[in-house]
Amino acid sequence: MATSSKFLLSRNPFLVSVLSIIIVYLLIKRWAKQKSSIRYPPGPLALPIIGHLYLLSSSLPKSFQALARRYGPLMRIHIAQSIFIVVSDAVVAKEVLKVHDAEFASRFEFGPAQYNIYKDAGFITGPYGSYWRFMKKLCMTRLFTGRQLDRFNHIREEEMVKLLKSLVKKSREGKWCDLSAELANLTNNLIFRMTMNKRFSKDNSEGNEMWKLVTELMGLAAKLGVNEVHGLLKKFDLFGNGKRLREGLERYDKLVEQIIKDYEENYGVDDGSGNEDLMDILLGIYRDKNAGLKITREQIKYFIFELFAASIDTSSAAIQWGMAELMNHPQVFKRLREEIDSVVNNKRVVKESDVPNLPYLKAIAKETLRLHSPVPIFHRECIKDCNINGFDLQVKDRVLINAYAIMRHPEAWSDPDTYLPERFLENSGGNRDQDFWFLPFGSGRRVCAGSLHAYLVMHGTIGSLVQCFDWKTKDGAKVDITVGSGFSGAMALPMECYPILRFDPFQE
Ligand code: HEM
Repeated sequence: MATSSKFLLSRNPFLVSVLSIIIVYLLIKRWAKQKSSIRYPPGPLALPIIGHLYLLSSSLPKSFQALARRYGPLMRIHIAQSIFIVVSDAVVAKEVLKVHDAEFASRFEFGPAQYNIYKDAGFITGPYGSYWRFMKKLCMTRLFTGRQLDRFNHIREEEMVKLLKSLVKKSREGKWCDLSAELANLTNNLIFRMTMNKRFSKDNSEGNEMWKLVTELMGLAAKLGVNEVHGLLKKFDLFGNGKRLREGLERYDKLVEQIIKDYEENYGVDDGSGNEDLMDILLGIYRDKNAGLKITREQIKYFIFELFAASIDTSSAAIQWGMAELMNHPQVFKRLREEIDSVVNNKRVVKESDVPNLPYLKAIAKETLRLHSPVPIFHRECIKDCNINGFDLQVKDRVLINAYAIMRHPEAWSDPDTYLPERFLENSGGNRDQDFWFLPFGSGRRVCAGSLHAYLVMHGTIGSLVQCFDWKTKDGAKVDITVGSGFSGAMALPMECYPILRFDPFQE
């Protein structure tokens, strides 16, 4: 029978064509039926080619917030050739980040993979999988635990002393400072020393070179990311940014390879510090034949790159925003200083161990992150079809969580755009860490691995800067709190101001 139908088909091209058409027709019908039964999240009318670009301003978090008021907490936005699903309230965020955490445990690749010499070695930017699971466990059980961060306490204290000494000097000379640059220098030194303390020199030349490279490469990647979003330009390296990105990564690779070689040559030599840094831990795993997973040299290098990218600008931006709001709200500044004075009484600089007794300082850190999260939007990828808030999300859907809109949502926050640290005090029902209305560090499996460190640095730095100095902007006006463009949560302009010495902790 099979032989006779084969014979029939091979002798009858007309029959073959008719059958093919019927099969294709049935397949299209089935696909169309499936498609029409999918319930997509709502969104505005998308124009050909540009999609919703005509509705977006230079600040994406703000534009999405405005659109969500019309289209709801789960909406579909077309930016040129790319489609994003945007989440804008805590109820939906909880569904994505908690109820369906496993389905959204991945991140979509955002930007120019074809120029990345470390392609497929990503952890923060990498997909959900065995490497990510291994590294996340390492972060949460060794690299950034409270115990490990305690071991780095002396680093934070030493770097704080350096910052304060430089500001005391400026103040005595009547000079202004670029506080943004001072803070970025602080957070860069901190992360460099946590990662590679053995390579730290007085001027941190390697750390500065690394940070400069990472900043330059992030900028290039962001520009290329825009091409990616526009889709049509993706294949062309019109302005040579792709080439520059690859060359920059190669320079970074050389630098970090030399550092790794030096670590390997000095393996087992006691440097007297008594403490392992993160590079020691990573190379220990690299050497360990029995480690749960074999990590590669490329993965270590890219992990350090990503760590610099994730931690330096975010932490410094958070402190900068905190200082800006304090300078613009003298009554909050005064209340914080009184709290600090009542605990340390100007006998010494405020320390991390004082923080449990400084609830207002903690509330200030949270309120700063609520209004000015350095990561106002974070992204995930759907890895399994699922239903969210009555709508269908499919594999490969790109999801953006608009933390900016969530943390300013009037349903959860009274007077949402006003800086009001009091709302986070315990007696105001202020502990909202388990609350999906407060998401500066994300939530779920991909939650930020460095939030503990970020809070330690925020508390220590803001506390000391308020205790030791009065602050005045260079032009005597209020601090300009305009936000950078695109996805950025950083301040658009550098903070140039005068530190006016009030308590000199170094005076004998
Ligand atoms: C104020 C400072 C910081 C803010 C606002 C911030 C915010 C975030 C956010 C929103 C995410 C994405 C979370 C999610 O998808 O649910 C993230 C991821 C991450 N952050 Fe931070 N971060 C900060 C500082 C740091 C620091 C200091 C470090 C390291 C020392 C760090 C390491 C990471 C890592 C490793 C991830 C990726 C986690 C993963 O994919 O599993 N962050 N951060």
